[in-house]
Amino acid sequence: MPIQRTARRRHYLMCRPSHFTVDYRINPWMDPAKPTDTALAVLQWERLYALFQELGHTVELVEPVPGLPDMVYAANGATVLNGRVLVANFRHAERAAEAPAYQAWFERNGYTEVHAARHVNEGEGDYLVAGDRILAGTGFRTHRAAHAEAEHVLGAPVVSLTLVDPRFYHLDTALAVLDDDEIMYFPGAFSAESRATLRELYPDALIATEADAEAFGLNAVSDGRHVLLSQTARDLADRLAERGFEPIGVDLSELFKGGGSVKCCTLELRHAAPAPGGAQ
Ligand SMILES: NC(=[NH2+])NCCC[C@H](N)C(=O)O
Repeated sequence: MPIQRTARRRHYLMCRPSHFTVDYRINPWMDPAKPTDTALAVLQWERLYALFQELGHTVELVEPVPGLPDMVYAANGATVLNGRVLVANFRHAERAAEAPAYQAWFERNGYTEVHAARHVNEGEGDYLVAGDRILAGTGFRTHRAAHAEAEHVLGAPVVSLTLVDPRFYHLDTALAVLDDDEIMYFPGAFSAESRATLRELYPDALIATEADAEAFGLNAVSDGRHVLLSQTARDLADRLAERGFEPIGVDLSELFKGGGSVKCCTLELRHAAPAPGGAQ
């Protein structure tokens, strides 16, 4: 009998892909010569947006900015833990203007601890909160030196992991947090040293196949019970079900053309614990 999983209500930030297209190439999945269909991207994204709400989660929206086609990948905008916000500082000039747009959203929405980052970091693309720790990627986007800044600003210990395969340029394309102490990942995306670290920290992790990793199955969002992931990652969905999770396949084929899927579109807002007796 698989374990009974319980979902925890989440609070997310998303950005409608109203201006989505692929007109530059900053990862191997992007091909500006290949046509994109913005209306279809919006339709597929709307389904994901509705799904989160059907599952009882709250989703906030940040206004998409014309000329920033990658802004739909909201996970990259910041990392939020205990109400503290570490804003992204993008590696590529094409995305640089997204950082102030995300920063402004947090400032307008009552976040009092909003930090502009000194070091290059791409938000939850490379920082995944797993229980009390932050798993932090480096190698392609987020600089190694940024990890200490994240630890300091967000107030949680960071475990640095090195990515080595350009197809998996952000940590969230190679690893997903399923629950506070449970993860799934594709070992081939990591350096030998980082593979050893992951084996030691998570001996029971779900190991994904290369095919499912390539289908962006690891770019998934879990609420502790439901796992939303690319519908083409079939084997991964079966393995999740065996472990008592409820996999929910999502079709984001248009956003795949920019090099992202479910997790890339979803930034988790982790609030500070409410004051005793205070309202949440
Ligand atoms: N969290 C993610 N992995 N986001 C995907 C970002 C995709 C975007 N085109 C980039 O290369 O920056």
